[in-house]
Amino acid sequence: MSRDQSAPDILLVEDEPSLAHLYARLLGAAGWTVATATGAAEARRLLAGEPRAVVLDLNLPDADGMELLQEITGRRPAPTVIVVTVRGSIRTAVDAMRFGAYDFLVKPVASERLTTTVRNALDRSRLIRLVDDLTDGTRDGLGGMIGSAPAMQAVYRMILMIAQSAAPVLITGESGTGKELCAEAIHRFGRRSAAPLVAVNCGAIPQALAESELFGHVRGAFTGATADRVGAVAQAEGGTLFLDEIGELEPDLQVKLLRFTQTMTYRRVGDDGSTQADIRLVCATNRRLAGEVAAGRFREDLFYRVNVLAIDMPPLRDRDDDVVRLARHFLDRFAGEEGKRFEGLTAEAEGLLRSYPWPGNVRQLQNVIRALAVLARPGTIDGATLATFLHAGGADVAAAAPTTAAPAQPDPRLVRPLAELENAAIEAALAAFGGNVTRAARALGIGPATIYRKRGRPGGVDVSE
Ligand SMILES: Nc1ncnc2c1ncn2[C@@H]1O[C@H](COP(=O)(O)OP(=O)(O)OP(=O)(O)O)[C@@H](O)[C@H]1O
Repeated sequence: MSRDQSAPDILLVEDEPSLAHLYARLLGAAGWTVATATGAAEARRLLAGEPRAVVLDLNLPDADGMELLQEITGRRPAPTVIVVTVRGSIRTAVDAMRFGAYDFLVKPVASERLTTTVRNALDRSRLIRLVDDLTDGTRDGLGGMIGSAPAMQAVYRMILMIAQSAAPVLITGESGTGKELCAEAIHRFGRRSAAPLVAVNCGAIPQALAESELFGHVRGAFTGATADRVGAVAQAEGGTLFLDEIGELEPDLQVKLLRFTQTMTYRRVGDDGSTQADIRLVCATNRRLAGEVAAGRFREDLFYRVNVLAIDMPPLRDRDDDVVRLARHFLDRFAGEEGKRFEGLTAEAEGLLRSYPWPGNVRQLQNVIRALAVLARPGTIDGATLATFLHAGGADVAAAAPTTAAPAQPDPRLVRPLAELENAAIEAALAAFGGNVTRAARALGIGPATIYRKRGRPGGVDVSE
């Protein structure tokens, strides 16, 4: 779509004439053309000129700023909107982001912050046009992600749209849906891709060490701190900090993270001074974080801080034929690693892949195909063979298995001790449910206590995390 060459780059909507004049002068000095409106009526008229970005003060004399925002973000093509709010109205800013605003500025606006934010917004509007041209709904992957289902096209579009923004992202989705891959793609397609992406699994670090893991410590800060330690925030400087399983953070660390997101400064453990950080925050959770807030386990203010831009990874069972595409991909890869050759999957096996609910999503599929590549006889994978491996992975496939499947040919070389199969089943179930013993036990049809008991057995599964 060609834009009118005389169209302004930026529409500035600001009811205070002196401020409007000041902002317009700053933006003009940075090389952009600016149209100025002091109210909603004038803004609506000037929008016809198709500006690429709008700087919108939400406090307008003649209209509700939030309504005008929705009108603007509903336009096609939609300009990128930056809202201006007053200090202390962070909630309004968050609402504005939900209605499609790209970023927000808090009054009084520093000149450098204004020009940087507008530059980012214009970059984004250029990118959106590029993405609209590129994503015609037929991408078969993005970054490390494979899949072309409509649910994944929406994910790819979202990643490309938000990659250029500086705002925090919350990636939600069941365990194994690819949240970490999504974070990698956001980093890779963003402006920080030359700097590091540092991932921290908040559920896996012992709480006593969590603060030091994130923010670092100075020598002598606590017993055992024999040297300075660089934390994840410092390692990610200029790049992206990915906090996985953010819902697992203990309350006192939630407070520290909140402070960090508010000021972008942090204090190393044992250090008196604070350090300024320049990172983009991307968080992920497989819990319903809003539910955790309601239950009082996750701070509401932190929730709003991290949940500015949101991407929901669809479960594998909602991705149409991607399950077959992914299975073929994993089979090629793991067969190659094993030096084996498989002819592919029968129609029956593909049918089973489609009908199985995949509670552990792509990770579970990957584990099943890896086991299959290691243990199954080379040739074509039929439904019965696949069903055997789904079963060994701790899943009940009785309901999903095609009734026409022929019984598997028993192969003496594949017979393994029962205890070993049991361990493998428990391990696979724990992996599929992100270490959640209760859910793993339910899927296995046993009580959680049984999983804990097996732990004591020599060679048993370790569920001590
Ligand atoms: N679309 C995909 N294409 C290829 N591989 C994928 C895809 N999605 C996930 N995977 C693979 O599946 C595994 C699990 O993905 P990932 O760790 O990103 O999931 P997750 O949602 O972060 O899981 P958890 O919630 O348990 O942390 C990884 O090995 C990843 O490479």
